[in-house]
Amino acid sequence: MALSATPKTIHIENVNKAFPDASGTNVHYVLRDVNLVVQEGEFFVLLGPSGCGKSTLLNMIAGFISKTEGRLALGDEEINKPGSDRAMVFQSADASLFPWLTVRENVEFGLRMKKVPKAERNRISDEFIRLVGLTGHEDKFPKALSGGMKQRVQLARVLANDPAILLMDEPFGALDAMTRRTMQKELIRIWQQTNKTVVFVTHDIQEALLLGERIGIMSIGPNSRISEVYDVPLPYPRDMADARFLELLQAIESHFEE
Ligand SMILES: Nc1ncnc2c1ncn2[C@@H]1O[C@H](COP(=O)(O)OP(=O)(O)OP(=O)(O)O)[C@@H](O)[C@H]1O
Repeated sequence: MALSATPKTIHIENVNKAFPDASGTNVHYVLRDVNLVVQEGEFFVLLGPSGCGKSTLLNMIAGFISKTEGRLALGDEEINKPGSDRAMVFQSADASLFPWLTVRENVEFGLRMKKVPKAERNRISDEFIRLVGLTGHEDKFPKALSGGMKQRVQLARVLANDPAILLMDEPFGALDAMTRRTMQKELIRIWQQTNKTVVFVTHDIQEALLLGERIGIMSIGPNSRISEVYDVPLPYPRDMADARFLELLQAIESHFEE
């Protein structure tokens, strides 16, 4: 991976995030002194225990919520609002898909908003429906799809809008174990074919090791930060029985032992 900064390199420098406490009179710092650079095209995993602030950090990169202090930028551009260069993939496909639209209509939704002509919309939706393995299901409604298929639709819809950066918030967290494994493999294939930057949030160490080129370990909150970044120099698809995989698993597990 080239380490030169590009207009889509994500820069997070000394970023803090505080929320008001329940009384509303004080603030508590969820994130404190977070530093990270994610290169264009990289698959980066943010791994941490529940409540440490992973989603908060992802939402700040998305521009959905503001930082309290620090610098957050894409290349030279400060991040202070959402942009078409970033797209979020959520855990709940049900919450993100329109139940009254078919698979194709869901995938084409953003393109329709941008007034892309119908023939071009169809060409793009064909391409991404094929990429996520849903050819033949174009005219189905979300209620007729399994959880894994709905996540594929969500992914196809996001990819159809061609963002440079995919922000994925535990996207497979609600799937059964077998579907989850399939989706992990599929995501790697799709990432390799599209060259997107992926920032993927999980609290599952194995998932982090199956997916990430690098894994950022977030410390337990409050005042959570990225306490260590691991390189995972293993080829895809990753083999969970590989001695180097197990070595990294143990090393990362040690961060979360009491
Ligand atoms: N709008 C908000 N107002 C006040 N506190 C908030 C707000 N959003 C998040 N928090 C708090 O920030 C902390 C981090 O939440 P966040 O959802 O980012 O964690 P997470 O690591 O993604 O957790 P999980 O893995 O359980 O989804 C939590 O203590 C949460 O209660």
